[in-house]
Amino acid sequence: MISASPHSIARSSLEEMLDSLRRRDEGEHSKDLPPALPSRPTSKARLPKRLIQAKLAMEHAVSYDASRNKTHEVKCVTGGNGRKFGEKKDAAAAAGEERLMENGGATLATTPETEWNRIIDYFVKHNLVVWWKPPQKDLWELVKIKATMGEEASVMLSDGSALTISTGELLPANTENLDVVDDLVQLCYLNEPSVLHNLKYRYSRDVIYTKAGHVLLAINPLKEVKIYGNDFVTAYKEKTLNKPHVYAMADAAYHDTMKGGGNQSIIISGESGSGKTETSKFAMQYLASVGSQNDKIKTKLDQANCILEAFGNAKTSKNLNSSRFGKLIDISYNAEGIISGASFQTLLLEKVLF
Ligand SMILES: Nc1ncnc2c1ncn2[C@@H]1O[C@H](COP(=O)(O)OP(=O)(O)OP(=O)(O)O)[C@@H](O)[C@H]1O
Repeated sequence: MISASPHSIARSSLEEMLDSLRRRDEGEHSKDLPPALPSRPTSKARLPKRLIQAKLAMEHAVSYDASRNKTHEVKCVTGGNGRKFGEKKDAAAAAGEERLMENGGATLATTPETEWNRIIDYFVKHNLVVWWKPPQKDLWELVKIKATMGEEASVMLSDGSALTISTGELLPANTENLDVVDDLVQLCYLNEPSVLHNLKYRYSRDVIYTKAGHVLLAINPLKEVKIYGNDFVTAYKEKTLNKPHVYAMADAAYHDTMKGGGNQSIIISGESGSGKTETSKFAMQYLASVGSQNDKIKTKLDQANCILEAFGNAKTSKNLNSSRFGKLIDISYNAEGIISGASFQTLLLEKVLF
C-alpha cells in the first residue's frame, strides 16, 4: 500500500497527488458510494443485461483530473490500492428490478434469503448446479440440489456422495455459456465463486484480461503470452480488436484526453508480484506508440525505466524483480496528439537500514 511517511520533510508531488486522490475519494465516498453487487435475481428469468449494467457501474480506472487542464496528460500510477465497492443501489436499477419482477410474475421479495429460497426450486427443477464451499476447505465446488426441505437441501457432490446442508450455504452458479464473457457484469449471478470461476476459466486459456465494468482485471500469467507487440498495438489502434486489454485501456485514456476529456490517470494496483510494473510498461508502450511517429520516445521511456529498476528493484520472496517504490509516469501530448514530454516520479515505500 502506498502511504506518505509522516516523518518525511520534503513531500514529493507524487505523495501530494496520492494524498489528494485519497482525500477526494474519502470525501466522495459518503455522497457517491459505488453501487452494490446485485443480490440474487428475484425472478426465474435471467436478469436483463441492461439491468445488471445499471447496477454495476463500477469505478472507472481512468479518472479525470480537472485541476490540470492546460496540457493533455496521461498518467500511469503504480503501487496504489484499489477502492472497495460500496452499497448504493441506483433508482434506475431498482425500477428495473421492479419491472422485471412484474414481467416474471414474481412477487416482491423482501430479503435475499427469501429470494434465494424462491429461485432454488428452479435450480432443482432444471437440474442445475450451485456453488458450495465445504467448511474445512477454502475451495468452492459445484453440487446438484436433489431436493429442498424448508431451509435445508439435499445435495449431490461431484464424487456422487449425498449430503444435507443449509440452503444458506449455497450460491447460484451461472450456466456454462456464460463462462466466456469478457465482462463480469454480463454474468447473471455475480457472486464470489462465479467471479473466481470466470477468471479461472479465462486464465486457463491464457486470457489474462477481464473487464469488470470500467475496471480492467489482469492476472499475471507468469509466462509469455502472445498478446503484446506491434501487431497488437496496431490492432487496438485501428479498433480491429476490442477484447479487454491494457492496450484498450491506454487507448481509451489517450482518446478521452484528445477528445477534450482533460487529463487522464490510469491507476494500476495489486499485491507484490501481481504484474503492476509489467502492466505499466505495456500501457506506456501503447501510449508512446500512439503519440509518436518513431520509436525514439519509447526507447527513452524504456531506458529511464531501466535506470529506475537498477536503483529501486530488489529480489523478494514474492517477486524476483520487485519495485521497492511507487511510480508516477506523466506523459504529455500536444494538441496534435504527439508526445511533447514525459517524466517519472518515484515514491520510496521502504528504507533500507545498513
Ligand atoms: N503480462 C505479463 N506477461 C508475462 N509475465 C508477466 C506479466 N506481468 C507480470 N509478469 C511476470 O511477473 C513478474 C512480476 O511482475 P511485476 O514486477 O510487474 O509485479 P509488481 O506487481 O510490479 O510487483 P512489485 O509490487 O513487487 O514491484 C515479472 O517479472 C514477470 O516475470
